[in-house]
Amino acid sequence: MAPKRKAGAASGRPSKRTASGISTPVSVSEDQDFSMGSESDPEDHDVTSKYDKTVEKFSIASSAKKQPPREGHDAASHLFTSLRDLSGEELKPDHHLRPIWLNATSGKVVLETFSPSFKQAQTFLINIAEPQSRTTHMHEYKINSHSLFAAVSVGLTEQDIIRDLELFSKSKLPESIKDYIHRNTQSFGKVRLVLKHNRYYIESSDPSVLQRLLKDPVIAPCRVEETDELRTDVAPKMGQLVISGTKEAAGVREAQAQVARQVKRPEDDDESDDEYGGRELEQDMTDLLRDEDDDEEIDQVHSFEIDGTKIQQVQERCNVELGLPLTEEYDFRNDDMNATLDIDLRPNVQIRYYQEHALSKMFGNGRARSGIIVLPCGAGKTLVGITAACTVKKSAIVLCTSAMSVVQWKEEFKKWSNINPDDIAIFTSGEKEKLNHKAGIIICTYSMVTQNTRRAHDSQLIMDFITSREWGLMVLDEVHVVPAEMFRRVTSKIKTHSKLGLTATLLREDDKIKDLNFLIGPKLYEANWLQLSEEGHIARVQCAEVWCPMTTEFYTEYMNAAGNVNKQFLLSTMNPRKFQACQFLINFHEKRGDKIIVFSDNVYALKKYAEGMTKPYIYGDTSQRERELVLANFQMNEAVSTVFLSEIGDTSLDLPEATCLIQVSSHYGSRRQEAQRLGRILRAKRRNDEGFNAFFYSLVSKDTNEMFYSAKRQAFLVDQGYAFKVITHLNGIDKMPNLHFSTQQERMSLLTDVLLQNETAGDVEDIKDDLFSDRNVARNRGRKALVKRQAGTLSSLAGGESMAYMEYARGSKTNKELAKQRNQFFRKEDRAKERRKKATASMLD
Ligand SMILES: Nc1ncnc2c1ncn2[C@@H]1O[C@H](COP(=O)(O)OP(=O)(O)OP(=O)(O)O)[C@@H](O)[C@H]1O
Repeated sequence: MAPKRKAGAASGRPSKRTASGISTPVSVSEDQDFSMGSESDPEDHDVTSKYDKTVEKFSIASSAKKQPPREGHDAASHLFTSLRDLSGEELKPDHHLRPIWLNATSGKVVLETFSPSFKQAQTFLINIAEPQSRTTHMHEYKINSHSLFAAVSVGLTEQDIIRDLELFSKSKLPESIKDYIHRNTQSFGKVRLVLKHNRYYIESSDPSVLQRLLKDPVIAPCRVEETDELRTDVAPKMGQLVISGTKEAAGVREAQAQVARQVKRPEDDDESDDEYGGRELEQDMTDLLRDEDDDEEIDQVHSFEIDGTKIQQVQERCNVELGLPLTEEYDFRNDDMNATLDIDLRPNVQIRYYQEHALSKMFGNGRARSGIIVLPCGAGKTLVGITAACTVKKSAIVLCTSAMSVVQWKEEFKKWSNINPDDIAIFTSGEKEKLNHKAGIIICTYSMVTQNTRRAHDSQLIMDFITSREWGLMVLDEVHVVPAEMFRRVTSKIKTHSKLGLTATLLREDDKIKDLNFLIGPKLYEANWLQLSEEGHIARVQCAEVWCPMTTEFYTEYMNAAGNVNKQFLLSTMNPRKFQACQFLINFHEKRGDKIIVFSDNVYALKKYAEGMTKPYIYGDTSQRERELVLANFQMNEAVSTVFLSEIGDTSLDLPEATCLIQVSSHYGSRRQEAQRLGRILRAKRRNDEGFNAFFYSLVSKDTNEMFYSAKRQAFLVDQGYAFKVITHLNGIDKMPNLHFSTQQERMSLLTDVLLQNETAGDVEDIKDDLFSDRNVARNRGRKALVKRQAGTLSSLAGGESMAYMEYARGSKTNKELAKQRNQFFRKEDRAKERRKKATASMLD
């Protein structure tokens, strides 16, 4: 079995992943190179070390028993003693039927995927715990206060959670876990943030909670009313589980049938009469699958009004500091104030079961809950957003990261729904459309609505329209890349009843992701990548890390450059053996009929590789026309099977022809970049061909820092169940004709060229990982940098977008001046570009 890789264990000892996804230590001699990455890593998922680390952070109860490793045993086996589970509790007699191991100290839950009740347990766990790792045989989840908040916000009660955990757990649920669940659920769902008649209210059925809030020094000044009295209204009755936008769609029936087919009762082969006997288990499983239709009717609700401009202060105070999260639910079916939008899914639309499932988390009680839905790249987040709009049937605002994305959303709305095209407007720097009817959909870029500077007249009119009215739904696309500060501006300016965040990787290296919890809402659903690929919704991918030994001369220089990160980076990227591996793999996959994308973050390397192999390449400076030409050829010309891309191609590139990725240089340890790059081949057109596999290779120079970063980068994908095969030798490479750098002279000449490069040649391309294409963004973000480069989406490479690469100079005052400066810059570059263009065009002929 190929080893699954990740950074070294926090203990400082190297580790490797087994098929079960549990890390076990390996000896240094067995896996020597892993020791490079063995420094303490906060993201490490090594089971044993993480238990130790989380003891202080996550103390369900200090009384929880913790088993010390037994002498003479490895670090993990004591966790799996025959009669006890991770919590130290005795196993139930029918534990083999129950799929969950629980650790009472850390909140970690290990789920066996081979258990007969795996599917039911997975459905339950996704609601109450954060998935940490989902490999073939074992899943790891973690119960924490956020996940319990999400559970309560999708309608589960403390009793539901405890009962079902008890049901699936191999041992009796420790009291400490019950206490923890009790403590963390009792305050959830107690207070709600409600928008009524364009004004915000804090609402609760328990007036004492509101009185407590009104004594809080942060919240009290946010109240707008003079009187001390609370408002009291009759509480609305909660509805049934219905996704009205989908109820007519054939896909819903299919999805329900599919879910029903998947749900199998655990084998009733254990007739024991104890309290967890087989029959009772079956009964409990049946209960588990019940509709959430037993919501209690609430007689009265109490509320007080708060200042709309201080919403975030109140949210942050309640969610983060008071542990009393504000839930946001929109009773859209009883909203008579806002006009109804005539929109439904087209009758032939088939919603996939996981899309349906995700939406049921949002609309499970007949209201629209705000929160985030996480689906892998290419799994169909757009349709989820559209179905949400069809369900709410009120005006909706969709926020995207680029102008091209805005256009794509508009097209998708027209494709999947029956909306009158006049009821969709787009608002970007290039297009400013108005809504003509009372209700409609407006799609815009984040940058357009968050711009702080003076706007053009037409733009200001639209902005006034957006901010002066109530919206039923706000869809926030790609929530993981948008800075939290931008969300703050969006959510404070636009009054919306519900928010839906969409993303593929709820990952940020800057640790800002937790802000999304109160700015948007809890994570409502996260799909299982491996499961979707097994089902053919996204492509199956073989991932491999190819270890390329450094040539002696390159390694000597690498060691001499200790402390000079850029130089070392360039030497390891330009390692001739890596170049050869890349050449070999391209040759191999082109012969198989694959279409290949080669990624290099470093522009010097990108050009050297691509020009050396006479392949087309695109990076930030490539002109729009040239991009179009290269991509069109890649898609349609059989003679062009490989394209080299810089970091600019990481996201939103929609090239379903691509079936193979090769990564020669990348952005240090970014897990998100790795996942996004993988996303480029997940939507491969050929994914449902029999036996089809896409390929993802990371070329790594052996015994260099690249090995450490590579392991870190893979952590997210390993946690999604992807196995990275390590290839130490490419069979047949030695016999390959025309292999570059096969003579000492060629290698020395390359080395001389690399050493002659100045420091900055070792930089990764300076393109920020946001995708904003409106020029306003640069100004919005301040002018700290003298020159700021900014990427457009790769979809912009396809030609629809006016901007993909811009430069802004500090101190420039007007757009005109900016344009002039850009023009001057580009004029200087023109001649050089013209030469490049001719070379590429002649190559493509
Ligand atoms: N239920 C469905 N039935 C048929 N096709 C679907 C369905 N859902 C999504 N698709 C198709 O899957 C493809 C990917 O969808 P979409 O672009 O929404 O993915 P995504 O999750 O937004 O991906 P990315 O994160 O890469 O942008 C599209 O071609 C879309 O039409």
